[in-house]
Amino acid sequence: MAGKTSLNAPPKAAPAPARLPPPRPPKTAPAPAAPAAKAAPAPTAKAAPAPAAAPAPATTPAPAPVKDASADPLAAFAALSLTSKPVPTVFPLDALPKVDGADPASNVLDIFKLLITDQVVKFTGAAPAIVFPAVEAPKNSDLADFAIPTPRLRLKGNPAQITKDFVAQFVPNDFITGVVASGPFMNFSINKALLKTLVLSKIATTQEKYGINATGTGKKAIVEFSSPNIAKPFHAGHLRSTIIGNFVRNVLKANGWDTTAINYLGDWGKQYGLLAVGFEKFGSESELLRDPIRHLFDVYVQINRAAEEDATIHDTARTYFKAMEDGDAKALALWQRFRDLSIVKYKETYARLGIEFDLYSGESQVATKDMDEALELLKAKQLLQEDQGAQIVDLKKEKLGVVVVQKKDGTTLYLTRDIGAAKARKDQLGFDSMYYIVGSQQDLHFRQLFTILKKSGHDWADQCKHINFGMVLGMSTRKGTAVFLEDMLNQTQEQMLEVMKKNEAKYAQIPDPEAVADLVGISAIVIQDMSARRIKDYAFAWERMFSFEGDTGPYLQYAHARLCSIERKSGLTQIPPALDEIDFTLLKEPAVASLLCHAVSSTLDTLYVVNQEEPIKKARMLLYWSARVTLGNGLRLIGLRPLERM
Ligand SMILES: NC(=[NH2+])NCCC[C@H](N)C(=O)O
Repeated sequence: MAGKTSLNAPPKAAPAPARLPPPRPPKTAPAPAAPAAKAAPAPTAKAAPAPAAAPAPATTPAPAPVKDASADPLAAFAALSLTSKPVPTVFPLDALPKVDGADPASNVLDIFKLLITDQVVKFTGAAPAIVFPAVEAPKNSDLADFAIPTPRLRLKGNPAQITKDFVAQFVPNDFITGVVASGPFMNFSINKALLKTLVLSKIATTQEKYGINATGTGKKAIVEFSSPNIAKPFHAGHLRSTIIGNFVRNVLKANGWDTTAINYLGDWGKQYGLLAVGFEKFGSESELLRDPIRHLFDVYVQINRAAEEDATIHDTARTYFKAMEDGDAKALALWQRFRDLSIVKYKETYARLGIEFDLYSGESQVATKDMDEALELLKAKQLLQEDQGAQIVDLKKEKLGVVVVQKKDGTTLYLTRDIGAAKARKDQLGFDSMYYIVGSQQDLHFRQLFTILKKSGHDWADQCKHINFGMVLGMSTRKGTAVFLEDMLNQTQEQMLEVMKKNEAKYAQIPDPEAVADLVGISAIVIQDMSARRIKDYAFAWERMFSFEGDTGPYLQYAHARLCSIERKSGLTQIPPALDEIDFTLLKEPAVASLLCHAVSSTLDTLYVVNQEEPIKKARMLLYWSARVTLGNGLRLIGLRPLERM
């Protein structure tokens, strides 16, 4: 399977990392604080309306810049500066206001937002922490590039009037070219040509790190996901947990968090007593070694069937589980083998998805000591009550019912184990946030868990979050046999292969169609899942998710592969081309600005690289290479491996 795949782990390192040349003031140096220092605009042919970025006179406060809707800020800018090759200087980030959550060093847009914040803060006296989050990208980008709904600044006075007054004294700069008042909205326009240049330069210098930031540095998160049950089917809920959980972990990592991914297996409880009894009756050592997950499931099905006829089997199972809970070495040895062998197999399958856990934990791993301590704590807080020999906690006041935390035979429950596990994770691993990625069927369970933790006096209960999701409907395949993740992936791969074979000519060119089908098939599943609203149920649609049209996995992978092919055919020896060889003014077509995934194919059809003159070739190659890196980074964040050929 691995062999000839054209996996594209991190983007290929450029032969020579591009470096920004030293600042070249004043022509290109952004001078937001001193707008007058800017080069004078070259007169344009149709010079009627003043270009939005017209410099303010040096001394008198700037008049309200009149933003003429017909003035193309791009054209105005092209005539204004950056007319020759120079790459804009790195912006002096120190000059920007410091705001929590803003990371201008990683996010070019934050530079623009902070420059807006700066002026608004200076004029209104509102705190940067209030202003910055109020700078939003409006839904309709025709009206503004950024907007602030003035009421969000929580100022005394009439918002519309404040807006007007602000606009009247606003000073445009290289970045923020203008502002107009629209009722209580400040509508800002920004220098899009500069944005484009900065973004491309940023991508070229950060490559596979483009898009990440450091806002989570020094913080630690635990992400618990997938968490299937040994000897039971890996159902669609586990698949969603796996996909969403992996994404949550990746996003946290990309934001600088230190993460620990935990797979909390369902590997404890009376059913493992039943499984052990079943294995004595129906088990096969060789089958267990060959395919533990499947064999244990078969045994489990058989013993459940047998127990329907013979109820004493349940008593035997209960006794067996009690022996496990009491630490009986013999009872535990068998269970330990089931667990170990299953984990080996799980790891193989997760590897196919490109997922690795830092920790295989599970209900079995929760120490008796931790649960006892948790019960003691509840008792000390007078939250524990006895009910027919069982220990219960009354959560009726919280509208969460009454929950059993210890059965009358002294054994624990799912909830008890979660209470003990949470405390142990806090003590042993530590975290600032802990995420449980589990379907919304368990909403009540997690509310009960967090409430009990809180009532026990753990202030960190608020750091625990349940990320829930809806169900996947109708995931059964044509064969209807997908019980395990492995089956699901195999059948997806098979069907993807069939889709690919329909295009014979292309199929013949793919070096390792099976590996490609596996990766594209997985992309199809993951993207379908990601396109659905998280808390909503969605229907699994084989046909649609394999389509090469619309926002599907195959479509995204195809876009990536096409961009890779441009690089191969470009004839350029250095990719990305060195930044100081790029003439950014050559990237002026509207298609450049719209180059996001949707537009990849249409842009590729209009802006060629092959057979172009060298400067155009280089500028466009930088553009396409940047699109490829960005798309690849995005796919990796989602948990996919971008393909170079398909
Ligand atoms: N800490 C937790 N309870 N995590 C969720 C575990 C999910 C459980 N194994 C199930 O399949 O339903």
